[in-house]
This record gives sequence, C-alpha cells and structure tokens, in this order.
Amino acid sequence: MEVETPLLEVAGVDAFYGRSQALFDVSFSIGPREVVAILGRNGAGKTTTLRTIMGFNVPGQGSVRFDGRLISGQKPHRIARQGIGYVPETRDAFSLLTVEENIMLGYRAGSPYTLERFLGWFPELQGLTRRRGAQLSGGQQQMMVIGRGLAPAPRLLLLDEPSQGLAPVVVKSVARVLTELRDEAISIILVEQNLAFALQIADRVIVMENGTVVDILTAEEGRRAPARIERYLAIH
Ligand SMILES: Nc1ncnc2c1ncn2[C@@H]1O[C@H](COP(=O)(O)OP(=O)(O)OP(=O)(O)O)[C@@H](O)[C@H]1O
Repeated sequence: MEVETPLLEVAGVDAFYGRSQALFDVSFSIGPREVVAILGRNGAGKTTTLRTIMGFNVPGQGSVRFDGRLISGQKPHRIARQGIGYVPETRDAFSLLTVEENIMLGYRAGSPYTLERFLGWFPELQGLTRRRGAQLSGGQQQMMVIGRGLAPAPRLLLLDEPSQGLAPVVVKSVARVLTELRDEAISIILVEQNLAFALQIADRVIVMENGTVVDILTAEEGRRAPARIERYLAIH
C-alpha cells in the first residue's frame, strides 16, 4: 500500500511560556484531507499546540513540517502564506473592522471562499456585512472569524473551539461548513471540548493532558468507546 506523506508533521515538540513548559514531546501527523480533533480539558495544551504550528510559539525542542518543509522557527505570516489558516479562540482581534473587511482581509485572488459563498453558509450575516465585528453577537463573530480564516484558501485550517458558546443551531451550521470543507480536500485541526461535535466531524481524535498527547484514536473508536476520551475531559 502506498503511504501518503503527511501534510503536517509535529515531531517531539516542547513549548514554553517563559520558563514554564506547556508542551512535552508532542508528536502527531495529519494526512491530506483529514479532519483531526484535539480534545482535553482546560490547560491541557491544545491552544499552545495550534499556536506552535502557526509560529506564535517557537518550539524549544522538536520540529513542525508542513508539506515536507520545516516551518517551525518561521514567522506566523510566512507560515500562513504557505497554506495554513488560523481561527483563534479570541474573536475580538479584528473587532474594529467590518464583517466584509474581516473576511476580505486575507482574500487571495482565485480563492473559492468568496464573501458571497460565505454569506450563503451563514445567511444570518447577509444584512450585517458593514457592521463592525465588535457589534456582532458571539455566534456571529464566530462565523466571521471562520470566514476570515478561510479567505486565503488554506490547505490546512486550524480552529480553536469553534463550537464554544454557540447556540445549537449555529453549532449545526458550523458542523455543516466544516464537513463541506473536508469534502473540498481541506485538512482541519479542531480544538474542542465538545466531544459530540468533535466525533461528528473528525476522522481521528488526539487526546491531550498536562501538555502531552495521551491517546490517538479514530473517531469510530471514540464513538464505540467514548469513555476512553471522556475520562480525560471530566473534571477531577
Ligand atoms: N500566555 C501564557 N503565559 C503563560 N502560561 C500560559 C499562557 N498560555 C497558556 N499557558 C499555560 O500553558 C498551559 C497550556 O495552556 P493551553 O492554553 O495551551 O491549554 P488548552 O488546552 O488550550 O486550554 P484552554 O481550553 O483553557 O485554552 C497551561 O498550563 C496554561 O496555564
């Protein structure tokens, strides 16, 4: 059987905030057209993992490769230009820009993720394109930042807790959009605390605890034995 080269390879990564270590020897890889959820409780290291892939944190040890090329050590904007989109958890980063400006900010000529397409996914924003991000509800802001992350047509999209604080109907729209993206051959890494949402969308699940990867399983395995993941999510 031909083994596909991973699109993203995180190998033996340690990451620090000052002298405090947040990631310990984190390794995993993501294939082309694969959706992977990273699950774990608060402080497990999920956001730091995304930030390290994106270049906001430089690994103290280990490496990150995208499409075979070393990206760790590069600046975030260079990493983004190589085809990685980031939808951070904080939604107010561009709150002074309008919805349209936010989405068009990183738009690349020829990208299939146009404003029209985006408004088709989230009709609720159709009359709001000239509103500033700060004037939107939390759910509307979440839709907007997904549009912003996609506009440059990345090959890999990193999403930090896209379902957090959203009404169930909005969670459903986000799930629909992510499934559509997967069908369009975009790989996705999804940081989540919502197990049901993650299992619905992901092909595989990476479970983190205390800054390390403690389990990697298929979503099918997760659906059959959710306790295998739940024990790392419960508060204790
Ligand atoms: N800016 C920071 N400065 C110092 N320590 C940090 C910073 N951000 C995160 N940490 C620490 O790094 C560790 C991992 O945090 P991280 O945010 O990656 O976890 P997480 O799994 O994404 O959790 P959450 O869901 O709360 O964001 C935690 O111990 C956290 O306290």
